[in-house]
Amino acid sequence: MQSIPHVDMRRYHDNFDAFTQDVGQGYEKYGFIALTQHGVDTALIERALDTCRELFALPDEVKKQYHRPGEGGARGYTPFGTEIAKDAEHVDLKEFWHVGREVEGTPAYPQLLPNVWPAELPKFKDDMLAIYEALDKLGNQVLDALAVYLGQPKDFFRDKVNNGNSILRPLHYPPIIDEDTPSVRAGAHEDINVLTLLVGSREPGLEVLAKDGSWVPVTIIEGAIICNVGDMLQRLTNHVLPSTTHRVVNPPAPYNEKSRYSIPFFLHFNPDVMITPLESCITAENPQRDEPITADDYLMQRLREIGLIKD
Ligand SMILES: O=C(O)CCC(=O)C(=O)O
Ligand SMILES: [Fe+2]
Repeated sequence: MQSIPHVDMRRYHDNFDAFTQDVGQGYEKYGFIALTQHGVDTALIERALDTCRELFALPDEVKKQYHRPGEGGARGYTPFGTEIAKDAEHVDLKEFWHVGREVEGTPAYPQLLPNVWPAELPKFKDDMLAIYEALDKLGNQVLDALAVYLGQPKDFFRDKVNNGNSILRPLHYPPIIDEDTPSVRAGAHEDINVLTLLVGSREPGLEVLAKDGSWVPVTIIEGAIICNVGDMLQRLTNHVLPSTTHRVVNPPAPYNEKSRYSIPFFLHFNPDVMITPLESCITAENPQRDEPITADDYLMQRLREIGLIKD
């Protein structure tokens, strides 16, 4: 594995069948693809990244006012040193802000909590909601292709994610002050959700675990959006599509003195969707791996494991 396959998003419109194969085969092999020609405005992405720099540059006392510990980090700010990768010994070297689906009126599900916005940076709301919407739309198009690849109707996922508790997570990895730290920027983990779309980082560090056990740096052409399979899609497809382990390593000097910023979008199922392995993915060679579970129960179980919910 050299790096992850690139898929041209224009084929969604021009040659959907070919697009379906590109996406499905890329995921079956690697669990990760990079989307090019995706139609998400570069200026929008750049603006969002610049706004994130301004957000995380706010004083710690200001940011901490927006921390909601009782909500499992579901909305607002989560300070440096909170999240820990499943089964890891040391916390990650990152701080982040969670933006959820913006709902007018009564939400379809109680999990769709109101967003938390920083009064000190009014443009944050508009910039984050614009990128949230663009990535949600793009993710739905990738799911259209996956549905067909998996032998389902093209719109199979649409009504299963339309009110999902999908989360945009602007992330900041500060400069590494203690070079001997046992922590890494993001410890090896799999994403919990259905699909992750990742915009950003201008700085290196993201690596994926190849099937031969080696760590492969993710190198993509500029402007491409990384899109990977999460655990919920792995469960639904009876592990035919793998949720690939990845991490963000601490860079060597002098890059360790620089911050790193990225913005993943975690696309989720609606909370009451039952994640039952698809019949088309169960065979004699690949018998059913997991029991059915609702998206919300599964999420709660996993948030406990990564330290965002304490009980
Ligand atoms: O910052 C990155 O490039 C990846 C972040 C990530 O994997 C995550 O937050 O789940
Ligand atoms: Fe991740």
